[in-house]
Formats: sequence, C-alpha cells, structure tokens
Amino acid sequence: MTAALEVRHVAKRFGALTALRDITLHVDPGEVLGLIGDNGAGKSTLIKILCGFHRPDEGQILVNGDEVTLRSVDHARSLGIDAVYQDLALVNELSVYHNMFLNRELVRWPLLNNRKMRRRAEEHLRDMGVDLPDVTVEVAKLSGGQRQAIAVARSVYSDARVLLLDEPLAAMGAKEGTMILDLIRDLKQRGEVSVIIIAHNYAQVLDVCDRVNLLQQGRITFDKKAADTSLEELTDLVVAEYRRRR
Ligand SMILES: Nc1ncnc2c1ncn2[C@@H]1O[C@H](COP(=O)(O)OP(=O)(O)OP(=O)(O)O)[C@@H](O)[C@H]1O
Repeated sequence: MTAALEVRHVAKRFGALTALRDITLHVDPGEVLGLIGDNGAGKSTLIKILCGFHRPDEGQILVNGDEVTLRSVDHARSLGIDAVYQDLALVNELSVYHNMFLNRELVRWPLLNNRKMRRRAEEHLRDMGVDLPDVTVEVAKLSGGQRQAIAVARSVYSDARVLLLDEPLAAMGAKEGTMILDLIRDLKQRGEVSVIIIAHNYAQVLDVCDRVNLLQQGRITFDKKAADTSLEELTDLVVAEYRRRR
C-alpha cells in the first residue's frame, strides 16, 4: 500500500540543537498513527515539518508516494495535509459557521450567503457527530473541546487527506475529550482521512490509534500496532527513558 504520508531520514536542527535526527515514519490511507514521547522529544517539530511550517535540514517527505518540498503551510494544505494546533486558529469573535467557512466563504453577490453557510455547517457538524446546539454562537463562548471539534471538523470539511493533531486532548475535561476521540473514531470508520495524533494519555492513544510510534531524543525508537502493544509496555518504555536521562 502506498502511504498517504511518508517521512524518510528527516533531520532538523535549531542552531546547535538537533531536534530530529533520522526520522522515518509513515501513515497509511485511513490509518490513525499515535505519536508519543517525552517532553522535548521532537514531536511538535515533526508535526510542524509535516504541515509546511518548518523546513527539514535533511530527508524526504512523500505524499501518496510522490516526493514533495513543503514550501509553506498553505502549500501543505493544498496537498491535503492540514494541522490542528493547540491554539487552533479559530477567530473567537466570529460564529461557529463563519469559522467553518473562514477564507472560503459562500457568497451571493454582493453579500455573504449566510443562510447557506449556516445550513451547510449544521449539516456537516451533525454528520460528523459534533454535538452543538447552535452554530450562530460566537466561538469565544464555547468550551476548549467544542473549539477543538470545530477545528477538526473544519479541516475535514476542507478535503484534508492527512490530519495532524498536536495534543488535541491536552487540558480537556473527560466529556470534551470523549467528543474528540469519538470524532477521530468516526473518521477512522469512514477511512477517508489519515491521522497523526500526538498525545500523552497512552490509554487514549491505544483506544483510538491503529499504530503507535515512540519518539525519543529525535529518533523513532518504537513502531507497533496498537493491538500488539499495551499500556504497560508503553509506560515502561517511557519510564526507562526517563530513568536513563536522570
Ligand atoms: N523554534 C525553535 N527554536 C529552537 N529550538 C526549538 C524550536 N522548536 C523546538 N525546539 C527545541 O527542539 C526540541 C524538540 O522540541 P519539540 O517541541 O518538538 O518537542 P515535543 O516532543 O513536542 O515536546 P512537548 O511534548 O514538550 O511539546 C526541544 O529541545 C525544543 O526546545
């Protein structure tokens, strides 16, 4: 199977600091890959390379088997790679549905076609199982989990083929976390989108991911199917690493 996104021997340095050394990984079409690792292991740097924000110093990136140079976040997006960061890039003062259509508003000349955008946003969010009573409400009034869900839904709506989620469950309550996990499960069931997800809660990672990669000091040191590993194994690996570094 040709990977939806593949990384070969990628290295990234920030001055004297080597953040990524020799990263090789892939995510298959429709697969959910969990990326775990200690603080400072390089997870966010890798995601930022994959979404076109940072340029790697070495190595190749392949999208559907074709080597690409990701020139910018917009360029990566045009190739179907979209990242949802912790700060989300939603506009707090705008409504849910305006955020869903940010930069690609539906227009009925000379005005925005608000009715149509509202209806489409409602349909899409309902279709994705995102539970929101009112899409006209300002994003600022929503919870972190609801905002995260909207950001993910917006990326999927924009035809993303590979979704990069940097700690989507961080600082979230149980109910909100469940909504995001359900959303990811739903995406997985449809098999339309590949997901790379950074998370610190290994139980959730095992619950929602097909495969897990561990990043340690800028290297991938572990690659197993979720079904072939366990919470104990993942915890032991990270604890061993922590002990080694102390
Ligand atoms: N823009 C930057 N300039 C300089 N150093 C950076 C930059 N971004 C990241 N680093 C360094 O690169 C290393 C990897 O950082 P990164 O944020 O990728 O780790 P991480 O695994 O995502 O950690 P965390 O789980 O704490 O978010 C760290 O030592 C960090 O200080």
